[in-house]
Amino acid sequence: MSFNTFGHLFRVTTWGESHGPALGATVDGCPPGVALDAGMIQHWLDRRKPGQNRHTTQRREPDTVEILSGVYEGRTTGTPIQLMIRNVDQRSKDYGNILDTFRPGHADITYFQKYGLRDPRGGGRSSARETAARVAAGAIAREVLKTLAPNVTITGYMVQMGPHQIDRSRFDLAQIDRNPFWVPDAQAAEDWASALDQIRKDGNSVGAMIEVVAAGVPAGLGAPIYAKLDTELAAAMMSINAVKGVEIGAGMAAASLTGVENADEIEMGADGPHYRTNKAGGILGGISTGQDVVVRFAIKPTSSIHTPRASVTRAGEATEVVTKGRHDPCVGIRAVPVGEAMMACVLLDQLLLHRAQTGATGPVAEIGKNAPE
Ligand SMILES: C=C(O[C@@H]1CC(C(=O)O)=C[C@@H](OP(=O)(O)O)[C@H]1O)C(=O)O
Repeated sequence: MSFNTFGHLFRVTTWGESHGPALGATVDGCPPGVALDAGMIQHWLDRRKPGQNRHTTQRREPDTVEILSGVYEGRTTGTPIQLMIRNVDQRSKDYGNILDTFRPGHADITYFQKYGLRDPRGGGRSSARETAARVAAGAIAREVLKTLAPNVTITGYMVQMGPHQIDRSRFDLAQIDRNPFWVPDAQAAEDWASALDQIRKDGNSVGAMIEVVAAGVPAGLGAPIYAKLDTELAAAMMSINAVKGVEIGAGMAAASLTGVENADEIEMGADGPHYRTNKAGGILGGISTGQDVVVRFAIKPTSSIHTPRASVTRAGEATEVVTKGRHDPCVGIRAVPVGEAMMACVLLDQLLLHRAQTGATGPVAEIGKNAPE
């Protein structure tokens, strides 16, 4: 059990608090010889960083990453890679009024119950700011994946903000980089902008659903029963602060399908088996099928809101909490690059495990080619 570490062979430890001097990730087990520089990591951090438009927190953090170890002359050396991001725009006085009380819906109360003390500034370790470290680690995973599984592409987007869902008949991936919501539906982007403006003006917040799709994943990643690829992905996504639900493929909706509807029929294509549908989300028996791996996760509404909520003090007296400061009216928006990063870390870790166990980086038995009798 490691409290701040995830992964088996590609192991990521994140550290740091929202208002401390810095935060970062220690990446251990990264294969040697992979081209890496700070710019490659910065590219992904720039997609997550706060303050980029009116729909996110106005805290201004450049999220500039420094590589302190594990890279020599532009290549990974196989030793731990230490990544550091300095915090530069902390405003800890905003948190003066929650020193002695707890925001409803927030980790404030459980951190205090468990440890007897907490760093309340910016939520400390429970802050969404911790996700910067994950994105930095995910950027390294992506560079390694380019060398070991070059066909893998990972794409995340929002499919729901509060009650507003995208219209899949308008689904257009080209829209993702054209709106602040990473939403593949131009009409939804417009509608959501005004809805979120109203939520913010009301001193309120909303939740979100993010979908992350990994294409080009070879068949064979993952393992049965206790080491299912589904389990690993669910744990990775659930570990993101504010995530309250994860599903793979048809997910919760599978409960209402019949066996006929759920069976992803198989036919032979020129390059191997093709599936007519993807209810399985690219995973059967805990092992990737070669189809798109599809994960969705639900992010709760930001608990730091400007509307008074009933709470208690440490002494147990009734009080009311109004959160001050700069907050995301929908923290789910910035979770899109985070979900992508977690997908990259899990897929690389699973690829390394598959290689360690079987010696292969792809399927051992190829249907229609070398499948053993
Ligand atoms: C800074 C980031 O997000 C922060 C996440 C956060 C929270 O409570 O989760 C609260 C806010 O921090 P602060 O109160 O210090 O302004 C956000 O700005 C970030 O993600 O980089």
